[in-house]
Amino acid sequence: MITFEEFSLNRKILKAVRELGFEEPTPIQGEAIPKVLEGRDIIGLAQTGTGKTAAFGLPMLNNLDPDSDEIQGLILCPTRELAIQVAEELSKLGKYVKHKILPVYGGQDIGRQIKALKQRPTIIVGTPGRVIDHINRKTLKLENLKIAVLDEADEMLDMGFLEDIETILSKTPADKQTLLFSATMPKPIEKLAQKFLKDPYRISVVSKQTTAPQISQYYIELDEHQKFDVLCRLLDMEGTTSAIIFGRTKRRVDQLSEALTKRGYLAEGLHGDLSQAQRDAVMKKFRNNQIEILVATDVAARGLDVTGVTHVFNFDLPQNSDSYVHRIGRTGRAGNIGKAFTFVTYREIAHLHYIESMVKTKIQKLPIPTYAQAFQGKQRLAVEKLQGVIQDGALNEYKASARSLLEEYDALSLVAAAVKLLSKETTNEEVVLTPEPPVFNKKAFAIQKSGKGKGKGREVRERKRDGRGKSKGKKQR
Ligand SMILES: Nc1ncnc2c1ncn2[C@@H]1O[C@H](COP(=O)(O)OP(=O)(O)OP(=O)(O)O)[C@@H](O)[C@H]1O
Ligand SMILES: [Mg+2]
Repeated sequence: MITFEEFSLNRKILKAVRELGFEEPTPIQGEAIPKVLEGRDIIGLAQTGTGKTAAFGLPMLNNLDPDSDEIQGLILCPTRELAIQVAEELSKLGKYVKHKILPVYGGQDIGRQIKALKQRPTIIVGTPGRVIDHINRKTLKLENLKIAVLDEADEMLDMGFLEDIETILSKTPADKQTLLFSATMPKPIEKLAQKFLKDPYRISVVSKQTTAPQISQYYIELDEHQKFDVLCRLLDMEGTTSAIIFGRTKRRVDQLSEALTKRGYLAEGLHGDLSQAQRDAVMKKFRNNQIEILVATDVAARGLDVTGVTHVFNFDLPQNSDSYVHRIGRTGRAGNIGKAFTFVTYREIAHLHYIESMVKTKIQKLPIPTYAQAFQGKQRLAVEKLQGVIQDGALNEYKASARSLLEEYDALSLVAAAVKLLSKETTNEEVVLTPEPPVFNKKAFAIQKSGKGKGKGREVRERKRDGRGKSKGKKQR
């Protein structure tokens, strides 16, 4: 087993790593850190939640000069939330080194960013659009860049950021080091790599299955109009306190978060039409456990690392297998276990099996939970709560009340009342959800029928046909 101490990382960085409680490097860290420290270009592929951020972050913090007046490191991320998170993770890892790390993303006041850029940050974490904006304004100069990282490189391509990335990298020195990381590397990534990387060292610690192994995966076949009730039943049965629910469209996300709120769940939505202040507020509440459910479009599918997320629900089936891998990867992170439930309407079954074959993982079929099962599930959770309280003891102060209640009522009624009180209450408020059309994919259907369907190339072609994976027309989430 390797340890962090075996890498030639400086003391200050090792101290922060220890304080963060990282006991040993993850496999991608074990392979990537020495190579990045050596100065190699890297293509790093590893499952969701396995510490890719530190895999590039630690050697970057180590090799770049914190006393420089220039931007030395640039990390590009597909979404604003991810840029903020990566900047925070690097700040924690670099707590004892003096790097100035600045997130730069769209939706944030540009004047404030310009001011912050004047403070001479050494590492920038940004979304491509806003970085270009600053390059054009000449408020961000990359002439002395030493390391460029493309986090979630495939997603940035898929979102139509290829030209932006090309523009940005054309402003950087040719002899810089370039690192490319993701949990999925579809074919078009090769072209990008050939263009921008020099003799890259390839690391793939992904086993046969692309999904993280600690996630139990289930699917439920149902009618579109059954989805909401089934979701509520599952939430109750599972006693979910931190979950992400993915919906296909912004309208879906709005309606679903509103519907869940009406039924008594602490839920809020996240998508690209909200203001940045709203997006920040929602993420903050979710990270602080002030809301129990984050309802989101694919804007939250990539990279987001929120501790304690136990469940992911695909309320709508994802468009492709890579989206599936990343969405469910919001749980089961850093060695924790997680559960993922995917709703599939009858016309989408072929697509689900196609995804299953692409990710090389068995997704287990579950029957629709009945109302009675949900009711029992809620009660079971209430009973577990009661048992926990009894185990914790310290009940003496309550025993006088208990005695006087027992004089008036029988024990059975009293305990039943306690269970009822502790069972999650949900209302039956009327909710409105506009139905989404099924994901129908001719290619997936045809492949499924012919019994073929192995290999990633197929899906890539199919995505192009869908008009995705092109460089023009940025994806809206
Ligand atoms: N060596 C380690 N030991 C324990 N925890 C770690 C270690 N390295 C990273 N972590 C923690 O694991 C979590 C996941 O890390 P990270 O977000 O970098 O994963 P990722 O591989 O980038 O996932 P994704 O593909 O979803 O972006 C973070 O909370 C991080 O702090
Ligand atoms: Mg990541």
